Amino acid sequence: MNKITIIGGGNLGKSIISGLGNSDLFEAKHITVVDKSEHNLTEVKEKLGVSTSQHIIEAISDVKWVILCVQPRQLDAVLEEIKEELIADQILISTVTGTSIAEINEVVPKNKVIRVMPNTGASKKLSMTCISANEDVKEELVFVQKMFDTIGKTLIIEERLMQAATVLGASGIAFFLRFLRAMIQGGIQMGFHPHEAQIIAVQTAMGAATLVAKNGTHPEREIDKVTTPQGCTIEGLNEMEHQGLSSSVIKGVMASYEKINTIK
Ligand SMILES: NC(=O)C1=CN([C@@H]2O[C@H](COP(=O)(O)OP(=O)(O)OC[C@H]3O[C@@H](n4cnc5c(N)ncnc54)[C@H](O)[C@@H]3O)[C@@H](O)[C@H]2O)C=CC1
Ligand SMILES: O=C(O)[C@@H]1CCC=N1
Repeated sequence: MNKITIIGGGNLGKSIISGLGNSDLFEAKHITVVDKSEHNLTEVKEKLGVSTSQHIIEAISDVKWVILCVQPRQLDAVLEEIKEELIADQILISTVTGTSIAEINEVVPKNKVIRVMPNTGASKKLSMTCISANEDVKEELVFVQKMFDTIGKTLIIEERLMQAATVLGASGIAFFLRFLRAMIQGGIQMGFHPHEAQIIAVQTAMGAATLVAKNGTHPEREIDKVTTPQGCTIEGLNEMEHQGLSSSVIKGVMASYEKINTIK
């Protein structure tokens, strides 16, 4: 019987739980969410049918897997609270941005730690989850990958790339959504009602991503199929580039990357 406890039922915690709660690996009743916020606990209990607790020690006592899903500045307090209670074969799965496996192992040296970087797409089983672990964590890594495979796509990466994975895959949700919002705003200016503009822009974004995902092509190849010579698409694309679209996206990604290296 697989049992898992998630410490932190906030934005990401809820997304992971709603994906995992419907998977074959865990029954909802064997997932426990710990949070300081009663509001969060009531929400996950009512919506997702998982067990909840405000007491970390009690909640981790008989589980093999513990997901750490708190903000970086909240992690030290959580590790301090659990370090004497953890037994050696309990596995920590950390989603915490900017904190390395070695830093966690400094506080809890007996426990294996696997770092994961999912995104909020997890709630719709569309997460992109990058995973890394030390060389000696093989069997557990297989299970954790299987766990996150149930809520989207996974990729095992070197830990040195975890910050980049966070920017591209986790913050990336926000970056794509800001572009989507701009498309919707453009649609409204051309005359659509906001809800119509949203339907069109969202479906078009899904079409664009799916073309690249299913065809395995480079985006520019799919762009070529849309751009009629002297047509309206190339006019729009070139104006976006004159205004710095690619440059501003790359600069934004790099600003995010610079920031992430200062977090903690
Ligand atoms: N939100 C996102 O899209 C992503 C977040 N992350 C990372 O995941 C972690 C969690 O992020 P969010 O869910 O966005 O944060 P959040 O602030 O929404 O959730 C954190 C939760 O932890 C709870 N908490 C804090 N200290 C606690 C304690 N001592 N005991 C019990 N509960 C406690 C808080 O009440 C809160 O509900 C962060 O490290 C973040 O950087 C990673 C990828 C994506
Ligand atoms: O904004 C943040 O710092 C976290 C990491 C990725 C998503 N949220």
